[in-house]
Amino acid sequence: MTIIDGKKISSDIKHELKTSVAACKQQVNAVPGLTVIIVGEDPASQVYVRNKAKSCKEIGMNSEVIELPKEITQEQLLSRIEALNIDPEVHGILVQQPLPPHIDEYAVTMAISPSKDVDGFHPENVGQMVLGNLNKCFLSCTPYGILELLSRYNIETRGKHCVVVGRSNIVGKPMANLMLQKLEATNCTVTICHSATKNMSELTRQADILIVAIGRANFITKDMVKPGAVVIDVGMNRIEDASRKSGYRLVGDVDYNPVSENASAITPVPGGVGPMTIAMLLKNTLQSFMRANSIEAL
Ligand SMILES: Nc1nc(=O)c2c([nH]1)NC[C@@H]1CN(c3ccc(C(=O)N[C@@H](CCC(=O)O)C(=O)O)cc3)C=[N+]21
Repeated sequence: MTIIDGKKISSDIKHELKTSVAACKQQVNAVPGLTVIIVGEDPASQVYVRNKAKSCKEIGMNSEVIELPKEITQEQLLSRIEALNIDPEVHGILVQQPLPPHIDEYAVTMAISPSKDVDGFHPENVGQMVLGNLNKCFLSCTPYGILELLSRYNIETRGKHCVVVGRSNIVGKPMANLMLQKLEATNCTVTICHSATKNMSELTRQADILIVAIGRANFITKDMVKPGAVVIDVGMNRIEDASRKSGYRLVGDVDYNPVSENASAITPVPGGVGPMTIAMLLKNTLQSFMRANSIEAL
């Protein structure tokens, strides 16, 4: 059984990116810049945002965090985004979700220039991804990170049955779409399961590759997993744990210990998919910079 070490792979990718950023600097005397906007004071979001900024600095990219009060109007937020859209030093714009209820997430997604949408959430990027024009879009960071894990662990995917559990716009839908594309780490037969799926375990048990992103702690139990399956856990659930200083611990959507007895490979939480999301965000920001500066290759 292989434990898929997302932390290690993300660190490898960050080292590669650091070299690329230095090469960019040599060529055009500038470095990529990522701006993250966070609205309000959700402590979990603040942790992610700080991690993103720290990772940027590690690889020599510029990063700016804009903290806005939760009372900000949608109009004010959109005008901040418009200013970033035309700022030549900003190559990536990320507005941390979730947003307060009075702000329409769709309006915010639409406001970000597709050429700086390093989350890959804008319909132009989603559409190009669906069409398979992967050189014309930004891939959503979590699915992109999962492709990287499958590829760097040399996991055979061609012709395999991939079952995706979850249909969110940011993970389930793009993930399923990518897995059926004609790529090295994809080319699967794909099934998508969700809350209205009947007899879900009958379907998950057929999976050679099982990717789970539903946000329910320990939802996937051992009996739902075929012996030998590759299990990718996108879940990030905080559950109470009085023995921890923080009072909580992070668990995935997969009941890790029992399921790992069936799996041939599995991602842990933490240390699996999460760190890859950040690595691919940085990779997208570098990509944006290279397109803006007409750098073909490094
Ligand atoms: N516009 C937008 N884009 C996002 O990409 C986005 C977002 N909003 N809102 C929140 C989610 C969540 N997300 C994570 C990224 C990394 C870890 C990560 O690095 N996790 C570590 C552990 C972190 C911990 O210990 O809390 C791990 O799994 O090992 C987790 C979660 C990005 N998100």
